[in-house]
Amino acid sequence: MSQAFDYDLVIIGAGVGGHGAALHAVKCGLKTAIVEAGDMGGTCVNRGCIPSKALLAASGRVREMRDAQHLRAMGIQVAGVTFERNEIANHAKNLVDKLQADLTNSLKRLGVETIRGWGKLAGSQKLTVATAEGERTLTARDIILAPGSIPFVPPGIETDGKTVFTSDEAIRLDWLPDWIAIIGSGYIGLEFSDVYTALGTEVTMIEALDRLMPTFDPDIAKQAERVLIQPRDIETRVGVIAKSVTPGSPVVIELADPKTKETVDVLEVDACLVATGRLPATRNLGLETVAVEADRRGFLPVNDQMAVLLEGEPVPHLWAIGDATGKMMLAHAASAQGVVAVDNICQHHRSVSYSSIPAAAFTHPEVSFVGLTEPAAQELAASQGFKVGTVRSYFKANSKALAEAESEGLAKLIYREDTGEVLGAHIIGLHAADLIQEAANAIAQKQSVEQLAQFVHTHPTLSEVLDEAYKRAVVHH
Ligand SMILES: Cc1cc2nc3c(=O)[nH]c(=O)nc-3n(C[C@H](O)[C@H](O)[C@H](O)COP(=O)(O)OP(=O)(O)OC[C@H]3O[C@@H](n4cnc5c(N)ncnc54)[C@H](O)[C@@H]3O)c2cc1C
Ligand SMILES: NC(=O)c1ccc[n+]([C@@H]2O[C@H](COP(=O)([O-])OP(=O)(O)OC[C@H]3O[C@@H](n4cnc5c(N)ncnc54)[C@H](O)[C@@H]3O)[C@@H](O)[C@H]2O)c1
Repeated sequence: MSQAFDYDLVIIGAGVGGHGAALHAVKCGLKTAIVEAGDMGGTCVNRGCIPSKALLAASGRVREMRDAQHLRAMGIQVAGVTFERNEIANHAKNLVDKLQADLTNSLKRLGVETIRGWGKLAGSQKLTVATAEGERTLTARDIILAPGSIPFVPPGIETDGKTVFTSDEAIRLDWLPDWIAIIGSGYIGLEFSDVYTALGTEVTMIEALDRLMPTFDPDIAKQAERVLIQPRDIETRVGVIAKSVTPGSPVVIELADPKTKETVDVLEVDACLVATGRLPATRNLGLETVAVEADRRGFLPVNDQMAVLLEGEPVPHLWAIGDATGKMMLAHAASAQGVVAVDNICQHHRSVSYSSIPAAAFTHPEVSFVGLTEPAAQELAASQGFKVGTVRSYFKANSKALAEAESEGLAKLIYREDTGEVLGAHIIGLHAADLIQEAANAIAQKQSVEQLAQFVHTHPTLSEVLDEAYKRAVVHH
């Protein structure tokens, strides 16, 4: 421990990113404190990953048990499936309480000091915390900023938290409207449309860009639309923006052309979920005391070692991780960044490699990917002078998926034709979120389709969908 500072490391923000960094800092022998103004565990534990997955798990069961045709195919009949909305909401809340307590205790057990209050930089290696007992000034050899993000509500949209709300409120499942408009077809829009339709709510999905799920690989987005949207009670409005949303009963939504801003339609619905992305929580962080400026959208500029940048150069002893860096707004990315920041603080020099960090939407069935989409791979290939290979394999040819009577879905593998190196993998189908890990590890280790095709996969398992894709790639290679 250094003598000149109160702490070796102070982390602002006890979300998944800050927590991951704190645990690693202890392993590294750093005297560490973490500063949190809101709920311990941040977005993921309290308003994000964890409660949304609990809602998806419960509502997914309802969907499955109400799917008479699917059950009949396996010789099962279930009559009169009912559910209690508030009990489903409680399942999510109880899980949040448990994980929040586990996270808080893990910090205590490891000797990380938790300081409750708003943290702000106060110059180099110095910060203040506005605690309930007054302002504290702390010095630290290194500081990690992990303030996370908050929902983005576009101008013209008014929220009241009851009829027009963001995921912060949707996660509580306070009520089930008959008809809800969901603005945005990204992760939150998709996952909540899965929850709502399973529980009997009609959905209108509004997407500003000219196709649904614009960040997914185009083939996967097409298949996702076929499986997750078309057969369900979901109407889609693509290529229009919600110009204004007025809360009330009904909620009034003015839809407009994104270019001309002219109104093209007016919807009257019972509720509206605004799922149009998230903004970095980087205001009032004291950045000016170290002359650092957030970018135009408020994200903290960082390099791959997670050092904060000032005019392109690392600011000594100042690091930033998680959603506030805008690299990949995912919980596991935030904690991976935290571990890399701490490693660099401890002189174990490392960088984050984003190309092997997977992502998933936990719909039924799930959608997952890692690495490049096909258009992005083609762009890279054109600039570097190699050819891109792609292959698909299908769940309907997989024995385990057939046994489960859930054989919709496909895996798409993208690789370099010259070296066989995997550049991207995209899966939609049963347990896609778990299946993607194998491809993520393959990308991290720069493995080729030839090497991967030699690994033996358990039979019969869903993992054979990727096995089949590797083997097809070798034939085509
Ligand atoms: C509905 C929803 C579902 C999601 N599902 C998934 C999922 O399934 N998988 C996944 O990987 N990701 C998911 N995410 C994204 C995930 O929640 C975030 O990527 C993750 O929480 C980012 O972690 P973080 O540590 O950067 O920030 P946060 O979790 O936002 O934590 C930041 C913390 O810092 C605190 N803070 C901010 N400023 C200060 C300050 N000045 N002083 C003191 N404290 C401060 C905040 O109160 C907050 O607690 C989901 C998000 C949402 C909204
Ligand atoms: N399973 C997961 O990992 C998971 C789940 C939920 C959230 N998250 C994270 O949370 C973040 C936020 O999720 P999100 O779904 O809000 O954002 P997103 O960026 O994934 O999707 C937002 C969508 O809204 C559209 N949009 C924006 N403004 C619009 C407007 N005015 N009218 C109509 N459409 C508009 C965008 O084109 C985009 O398709 C994501 O970046 C994601 O990383 C992850």
